[in-house]
Parts: sequence; structure tokens; C-alpha cells
Amino acid sequence: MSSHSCRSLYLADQVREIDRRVIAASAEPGDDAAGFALMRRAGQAAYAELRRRWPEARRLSVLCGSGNNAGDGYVIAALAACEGLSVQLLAVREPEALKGEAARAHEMAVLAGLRAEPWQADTSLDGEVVVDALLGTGLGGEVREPYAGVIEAINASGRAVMAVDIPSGLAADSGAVLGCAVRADLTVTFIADKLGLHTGQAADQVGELAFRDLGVPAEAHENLTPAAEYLGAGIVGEALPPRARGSHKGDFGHVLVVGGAPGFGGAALLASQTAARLGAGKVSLATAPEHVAASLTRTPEVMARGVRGVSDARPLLDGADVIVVGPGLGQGAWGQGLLQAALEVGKPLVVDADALNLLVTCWPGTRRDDWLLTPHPGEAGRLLDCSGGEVQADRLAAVKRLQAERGGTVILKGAGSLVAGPSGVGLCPFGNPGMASGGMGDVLSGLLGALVAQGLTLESAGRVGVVLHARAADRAAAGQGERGLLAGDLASYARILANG
Ligand SMILES: NC(=O)C1=CN([C@@H]2O[C@H](COP(=O)(O)OP(=O)(O)OC[C@H]3O[C@@H](n4cnc5c(N)ncnc54)[C@H](OP(=O)(O)O)[C@@H]3O)[C@@H](O)[C@H]2O)[C@@H](O)CC1
Ligand SMILES: [K+]
Repeated sequence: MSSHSCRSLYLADQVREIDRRVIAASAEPGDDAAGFALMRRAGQAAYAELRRRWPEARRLSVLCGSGNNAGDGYVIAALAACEGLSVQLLAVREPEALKGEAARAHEMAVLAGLRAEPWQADTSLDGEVVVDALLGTGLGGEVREPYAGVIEAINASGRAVMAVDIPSGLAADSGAVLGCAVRADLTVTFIADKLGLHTGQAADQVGELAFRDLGVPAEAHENLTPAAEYLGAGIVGEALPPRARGSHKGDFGHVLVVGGAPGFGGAALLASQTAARLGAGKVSLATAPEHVAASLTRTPEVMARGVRGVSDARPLLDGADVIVVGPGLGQGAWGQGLLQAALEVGKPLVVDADALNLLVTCWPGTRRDDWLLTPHPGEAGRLLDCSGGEVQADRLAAVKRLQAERGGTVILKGAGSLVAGPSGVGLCPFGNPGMASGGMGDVLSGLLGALVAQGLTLESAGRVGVVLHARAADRAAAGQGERGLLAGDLASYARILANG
């Protein structure tokens, strides 16, 4: 599934392959200058971004490691020196050990009149901007010394920081911090955008992200399946065009929310209310009888019915076009019976919260094409029989495995939500920490139900839904701040976005 609003995200091995193709395509036989030409372009692009962001800076501290990321740093240092900036050039490994294009980049810095000083524990960083050219896509495993100490010093320096290609210590594939990582204000990444800059812990490390493709031709990406598509804001409008004037409620589907076991009413109320706000033609709620009055008072548009067990729910299940099952469902006999009935009725399902936990215990091997599973990392860990921490350490692998095992479409929630479906993985770049609060998942499940009811496939609903949900949260936070954001605040913002 591709869209004008999507951009491809790659893994480190794939970026290396793209580099290799570009260099091979531009090199004359016996020519070793093509790699250096690409590195010069990378350094120039990064330096241009630095000047754009910090036009007043007169002194830089450039910290270089031992690979090609260091090579980019030496190019930046040389360009800055040639422009008359003062440069504190620091080498974590002796430049004599550099090879290939990185060694040539170091020569370029020497020709510009610079001499790299060896990094020492008591070195003080005196540039107005620190350039992190320590570790790039070649990082393997937990950051070792002396790099770890240098990264701590950069973070403690209080200086503005530009990371070259990726903040050192951040894994380019998973976005995991491998022990420690540079906290950048600006990251300039090259050639192909990397998944790890958008998922895992990336949001706390990357700062502003500038992507520069260095003019690499499209052929260099041929036959490489991107690890994920970056889901842009435009996918919402593409999926939800203006309605025909002659529309009626039957055109926009009937969502049934099943949840709200005795004592747990709020989640199902939030889900059903959101489904109504996001344009479902009709919304019903099957919940414990004690929650019906609250639902009718809060959202009379939702047809709330008290169900004591499966037989009460049958007509509702039969009348629905899509079923959202799980919010506040509980894991007792009431919830288990209703989930079983929902699984048997043969309608598209959005499966969340307690319904996911019940899948682990009662339906461990079940897979189907017509469901959308929406776990947070803890629920994903239970479904995959591992810890939530392990899921977070490699979110892409986790969501792909879950989709392969369970079928359908899977949304792995959390910063940089991932949506894995039959056509690949999409990544949501929006959202904020205000969303780390109760009820957000219930709102998402209701929103997804509304999108499926309006005719989106489960996969498309998953992609559009995470973007709508996260952008609504960003809009809400922009007005009143992240802290204290209520899940119930999102629906009205999501409604505005869904109407273009
Ligand atoms: N021509 C091109 O291809 C282009 C490439 N480009 C640039 O190259 C970058 C990739 O360069 P790369 O592959 O040389 O790896 P890179 O990230 O510099 O690090 C390698 C060194 O890091 C070290 N190290 C590794 N793991 C470690 C750990 N856990 N803990 C501590 N140290 C660790 C290890 O060094 P050692 O320990 O042996 O001293 C290893 O040798 C890419 O991000 C982009 O910036 C652009 O210029 C465009 C053109
Ligand atoms: K770096």
C-alpha cells in the first residue's frame, strides 16, 4: 500500500546497500573517489543544516569516531574552518587509524588547517554547537568506552548538539538506546531515512530531523522493500473524501462496541462515543446493564444495551458491520463469552485490551485475516510470550512477528506506533507524551471501528486511525499542554481532522 503521503524508512543494512549501489554506479573502473564524493555531499548537507539552524554560531566542537560517520565529521570541520569558523576538533580514535574515504576526509580537515586533538576525560567542549560524528549506522551492540564517556560528556555539556546521520548510541534499526545515546537538537540524516530515527526511544534523542537524500537516484532503492512507510498527515484526507450530498446513515456502517464488564464502564463508553464522533452511521454498545444509564446520559446517539450474557448480545452482534471488542471487557466468564460470540459471528473485528489478554489464554493459536489487533507493548509481550521490554527493544520485529502469527492487521501502540498489515508496515510519526494516560487506547479502538464502518479496509483503518488519533492529541496538546490531556479530549479534534 503506497500513498503520496508516505515516505520509505530503511534498515542500516539496506542503507549500506544503497550507498554501495550509488558508489558503484558513479565510479569509473579503478576509481576510489566515488565513496569520498558521497561523503563530501553528506558533510556539505549537514553543514548547511547547521548554518540554517545556528546562523550566529562562531565556534564548533566536532567529535569524530573511527568509521565513516567520523569522515562526515571531518568534512564538516573542514567546511567550517574554510568559512572562518573556529573549530575544536576532537578525535576519539587516532586519525591515523582511519581508512578509505574517512581517511581522505581527515586529510581534507588537515588541509583546512585543523589538527585533531585526542579526546581526554577532562576535555571541555567549548563550541557553541557540538557536532556528534562518533557513531552512525555502523554501531553494533551496547556502546563501549571510550565512546560512552564521550556521549555522557556531550549530554552534560549543555551545548546545542547536531547529530550526523543518527545520534550516537541510537540503534538505526530499532530506535533503542544502546546503553547511552547523544541527545541531539538536530539530526541530519542522509541517503535514506532510517526506521530507528522514528520509533523506540528516538523521540527523546533525535530532536529536529532533517532528511537529505543527497540526490541519490530512485534506482538505488530498487528491489529493496522498505522496513516501513512513514505515514504522513495527508493519508487522512486521501482515505476520507467529502461525503456525497445524498448520503444516509446506512452508507456509513454500524459499529458495535462490546465491553464494560460490571465495575469497568468507562472504557466502553469512551470507545462508543468516539465511534459516533468519527462518523459511523450508527453505534451500538453492548455493556453490563449498570453502565447503560451513564452511556445514555453522556452520548444519547449511542444505542446502549445492557447485556447479562451472550444471548442478550446476539441480535446486536448480528446487526453490526464491525465489532470493537475489548474495552473494559474483563477476563471473566462474561467477557470470555462475549468475545467467543464476537469471534464466531464472522464480522470484521477491532480487538483491544482485555480481549487481547483473553486471546493469549483462551485462543492461543487463532489467526484470521479480518481482525485488527491493537496491543500496547505489554499486551504484545503477552501475545508473543516475552516481556514488554523485549518488544520495545525491537518494535519492528515484534509487530511483524505478531502479524505473521495472528494474521490481519496489528497496531503496536507507543511512541512511533507501527501498523503491520498484508502490504507491509506503516509508522506513525505523530503523537506526544500526553497520550500516556488512561483511556487513549479505548478512544483509538472506537475511532478504528468508525473508519472500518465507513468502508476502509482494516489495514487502511489502522494506518489512518493511528495518524488521526496522534494528530488529534497533538492538536489538543498544542492548545492546553501535554500534561493532563484527557482521552476524551481527542474525539472533537479527530473529528475536525477527519473533515479536512
Ligand atoms: N561511503 C559511505 O558508505 C557513506 C557513509 N556515510 C556515513 O557513514 C556512516 C556509517 O559508517 P561506518 O559503517 O563506517 O560505521 P560508523 O557508524 O562510522 O561506526 C563504525 C565504528 O564504530 C565503532 N563501534 C561500532 N560499534 C560500537 C560500539 N558498540 N561501541 C563503541 N564503538 C563502536 C567501531 O570502531 P572501533 O571500536 O573499531 O574503533 C566501528 O569501526 C553513516 O552513518 C554515515 O554517517 C555517509 O558519509 C555517506 C557515505
Ligand atoms: K552520529
